[in-house]
Amino acid sequence: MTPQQGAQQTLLSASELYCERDDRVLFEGLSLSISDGELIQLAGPNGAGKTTLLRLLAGLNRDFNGQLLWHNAPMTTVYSEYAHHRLYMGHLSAVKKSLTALENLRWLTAQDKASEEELWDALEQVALAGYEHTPCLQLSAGQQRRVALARLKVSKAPLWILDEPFTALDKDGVSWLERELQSHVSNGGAVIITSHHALEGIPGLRRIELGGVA
Ligand SMILES: Nc1ncnc2c1ncn2[C@@H]1O[C@H](COP(=O)(O)OP(=O)(O)OP(=O)(O)O)[C@@H](O)[C@H]1O
Repeated sequence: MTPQQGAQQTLLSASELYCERDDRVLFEGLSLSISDGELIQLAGPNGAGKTTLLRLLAGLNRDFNGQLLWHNAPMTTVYSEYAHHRLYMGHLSAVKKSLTALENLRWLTAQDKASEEELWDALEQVALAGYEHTPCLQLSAGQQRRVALARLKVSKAPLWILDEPFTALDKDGVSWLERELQSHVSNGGAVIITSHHALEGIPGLRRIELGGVA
């Protein structure tokens, strides 16, 4: 994954999205596109529809109207390819508490076919060296978040779709994740993120505000 010299390439585009839940319109006429080297931050109050939109963009929820294209092809026709090229992390850490940190990371990155060395290295980079064989139920909330975030060091997906990834992280964890986001877009990746955290200073950052209660 190297940045294109000159022209950017549109990875994902959405046009005229309409979505309602419980008879309430969350968004309508919503269009956006993201290219390599860009980071989109979805903002808005609680209940505005940020998680809902992320799940639509990740192809995990088809209960909407509008069009999603991955590399200019309808997402439904290229979904299996898309699923290998986007990394989705929900707002819960999604680690299995009975499994160790290493087992969780192995499971979360199964499609990346990472070596054991890469997995150990990723855990070290999120400051979990020495916790590889610790069951996640014995880790703090922030450490469990770090296990989930270690995926970012292993994945080769160009598009990251991240729902509140800063949750439970301490100051060092926040700085680490900011650097990872910056590094990913600088290396030609793209990120769509929901976060109440300020993300100033990342090149290619755009903010999209969702409306809130109608
Ligand atoms: N599965 C569902 N069934 C019915 N309504 C839902 C469902 N999921 C979400 N909603 C409704 O959709 C609205 C948007 O929820 P969503 O989680 O997308 O908001 P959000 O902007 O991510 O909020 P927050 O900042 O609190 O995480 C909420 O009002 C919620 O009640």
